[in-house]
Amino acid sequence: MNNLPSYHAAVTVTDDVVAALSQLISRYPEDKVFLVSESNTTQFCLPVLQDVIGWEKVKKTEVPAGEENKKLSSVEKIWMFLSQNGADRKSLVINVGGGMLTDLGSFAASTYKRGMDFVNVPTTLLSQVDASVGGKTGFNFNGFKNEIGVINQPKDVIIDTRFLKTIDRRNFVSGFAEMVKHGLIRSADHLKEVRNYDLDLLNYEALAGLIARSVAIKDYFVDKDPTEKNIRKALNFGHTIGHAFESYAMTSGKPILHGYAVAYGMMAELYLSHKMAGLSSRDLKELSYWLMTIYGKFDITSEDYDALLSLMSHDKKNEGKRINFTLLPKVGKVAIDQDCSRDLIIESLDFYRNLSL
Ligand SMILES: NC(=O)c1ccc[n+]([C@@H]2O[C@H](COP(=O)([O-])OP(=O)(O)OC[C@H]3O[C@@H](n4cnc5c(N)ncnc54)[C@H](O)[C@@H]3O)[C@@H](O)[C@H]2O)c1
Ligand SMILES: O=C(O)C(=O)C[C@@H](O)[C@H](O)[C@H](O)COP(=O)(O)O
Ligand SMILES: [Zn+2]
Repeated sequence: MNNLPSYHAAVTVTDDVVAALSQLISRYPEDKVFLVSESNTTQFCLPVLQDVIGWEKVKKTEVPAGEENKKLSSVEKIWMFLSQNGADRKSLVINVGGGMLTDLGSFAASTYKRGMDFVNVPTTLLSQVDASVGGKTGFNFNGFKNEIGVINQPKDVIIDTRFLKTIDRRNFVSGFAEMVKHGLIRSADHLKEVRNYDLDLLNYEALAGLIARSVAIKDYFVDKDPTEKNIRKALNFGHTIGHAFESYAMTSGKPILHGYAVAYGMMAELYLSHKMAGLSSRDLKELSYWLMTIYGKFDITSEDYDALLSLMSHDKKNEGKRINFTLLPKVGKVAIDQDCSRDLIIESLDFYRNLSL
C-alpha cells in the first residue's frame, strides 16, 4: 500500500481495498456509515467488498448508471436516503463507482447538512486516475457539463485496480485519455510510458504503477491550487472543446464517453497550442494523429460550429465573453488563461475535422 502525498485527502493505491475500507469504517459509529453505488457497480464491485468489517451494518443505496443520470434527481435520491436513514454530520458516505458516481455522491455528501465525510472507491480507470481525486463534485444541468457543483475534498480515495477487470474496453480507453492528458501537461517521461502501455495486452501489474504516477500528477496540480484559481486549470487541457463535444453529443442523442470527448478536444486544442502557444508543428501533427489512431473522430460539420461555440461560451474558466483555454507550449508545459478568438477556434475545428488516417 503506498499513500501518495496529498493536501487534505489521502490517496491510497492498494491491492487490498477490503482492509483499507475496514480500517476507515472503524473510525465511524457503526450505524452512521452509508454507501452509494450505481446499478453496474452494485453488480460488479460490491461483491468485492462483502468481507469489509462491519459491512452488514452499512446502509446502502443505488442510483441508475450512466452519464445521463449524473443529474439533480439522482442527487435528490441520495439526499432522501441519507435523511431517512439518520445520517448526520459525523457520518461517512462511501462512493463506489466511476466518475459519474463519485461526482454525484461527493456532491450529495458535501451538501447534506452542509457537509459530511465521504470516501471515494473509484472503479473505472478514468475515476482512478482523475475523477475520484481533487474534490471536484457535482452534476450536469441545463445541458452543460458539471454546471452545478462544489470543490470539497474526500477524506480518502482508495484505489484498487482489481475493479478495472470488469470494465469494457471503450471505458478503459476513455480513462486512458486522462492519463495521456496528465503526461502532456506535466511530463514527457510519463507521456512516453503511457504511450508504451499496450491497450491490447492490459498488463494490470504494470497498470498500478502507471495509475499511481498519473494520480500523482493530478495531485501535484490540485495541491498547488485546490480551488482552481490558476495552475489547476492545467488539468482542464482538452476540456474547453471536449466538454462542448460531450454536451453536444449528449443532446443530439449520440453520447460519447468523457475520455473520448477529451481526446477529441485535445486534438483541436493542440492546434490552438501551435497557433497561440508555440507548440511545434511536428508535435502538433504527431500527437493529434496518434490520438486519432486510438480514439477515431467525433463526426461534426461546420453546421455544428455555432452550437459548439455556444457551449464553449459556458465554460467555467471563462471571464466575460472571452473563451478561456489551457494550452501546451510544449509537452510537459502549460499556458493557462489563453483566450482564443471565435475565428481561431473555428480554425481549430477545421483542423480537427480534416485530420485523417
Ligand atoms: N471530478 C473530477 O475531477 C472528474 C474528472 C474526470 C471526469 N469526471 C467525470 O467523470 C465522468 C466519467 O467517469 P467514468 O468514465 O468513470 O464514467 P462512469 O462513472 O459513467 O462509468 C463508466 C461505465 O462503467 C460502468 N462501471 C463503473 N465501474 C465499473 C466496473 N468496475 N465494472 C464494470 N462496469 C463499471 C458504469 O456503470 C458506466 O456504465 C464524467 O461525468 C466526467 O465529467 C470528473
Ligand atoms: O480536476 C480538475 O480540475 C479537472 O479539470 C479534471 C478534468 O479531467 C475533469 O473532467 C473535470 O471534471 C473538469 O472540470 P470542469 O471544471 O471543467 O467541469
Ligand atoms: Zn476530464
